[in-house]
Amino acid sequence: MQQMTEMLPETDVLPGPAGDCHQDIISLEGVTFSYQQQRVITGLNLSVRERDFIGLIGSNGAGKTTLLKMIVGLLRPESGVIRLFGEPVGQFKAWEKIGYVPQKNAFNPLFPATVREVVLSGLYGRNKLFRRITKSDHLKADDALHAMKIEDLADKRIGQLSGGQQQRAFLARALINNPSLLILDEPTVGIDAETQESFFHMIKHMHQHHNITFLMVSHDMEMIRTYLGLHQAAQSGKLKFYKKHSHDLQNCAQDDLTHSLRGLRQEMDSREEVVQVGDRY
Ligand SMILES: Nc1ncnc2c1ncn2[C@@H]1O[C@H](COP(=O)(O)OP(=O)(O)OP(=O)(O)O)[C@@H](O)[C@H]1O
Repeated sequence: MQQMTEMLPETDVLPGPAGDCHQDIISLEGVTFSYQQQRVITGLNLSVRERDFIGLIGSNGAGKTTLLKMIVGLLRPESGVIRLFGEPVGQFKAWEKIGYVPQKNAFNPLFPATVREVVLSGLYGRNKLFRRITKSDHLKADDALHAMKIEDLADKRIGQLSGGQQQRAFLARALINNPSLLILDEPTVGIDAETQESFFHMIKHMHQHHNITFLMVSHDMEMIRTYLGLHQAAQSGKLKFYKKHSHDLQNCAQDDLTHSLRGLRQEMDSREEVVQVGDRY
């Protein structure tokens, strides 16, 4: 495969198209971060617009997870500003707008949570750990489970699922709040090639047909470039950014287009290609 560094422009900014009416979902201005004496990210500028799909690639230790942790407010930059949906991350409260799928975790088969409980936990948010689960919560979980075609696994222990099924459960958990932004941290590590392809097919569909912005860390350059069709790369230090805007939904006049879990569920149901992909799990 061609060396990616040869292709990357000397910039660390990902501007939106001229005249783009879509809002900034994530913006970083001059963000620098160090662990003790080790500088990991230096003066990073980044603009992720509504309906962008950003692929983030970098060698081990490049700072990918550190960047995601800063974006979701778990780490504070040494300098610079991070905004989510236009608000400084320290003041941001609408966390339900953001779905997060972590790196694959190997669950002990005896881990006590069921798939439904894992999916419902996506509703709890940062300050609502002990909220009562209502009937409407269960309906949202039903929609998320159905959209990911794992409703038949709802009562199984998460640790007893295959890697691909677990990833679907985590995607359902991330989707239960109807997020505007999905952040995926190497979502297919340790998953076989066929299941990876199904997973990417599903998120590609979600990006093309629904108003969801993606930021995804991946090691899979082939998937990023050929399959997802990301391009217009930029680079900052060892971090490399690939990008695509969702053209299906580019017309701003269509901004009221269905953006709901139920809409996604219906759309998934009506598309044979996606049904076939689901059947492969
Ligand atoms: N909590 C920590 N304390 C000190 N150094 C850390 C800490 N977490 C990460 N680092 C260091 O910061 C650098 C970036 O780490 P990070 O986890 O962000 O990289 P990454 O690009 O996600 O790597 P990988 O592909 O291996 O997951 C590495 O050199 C790592 O050793």
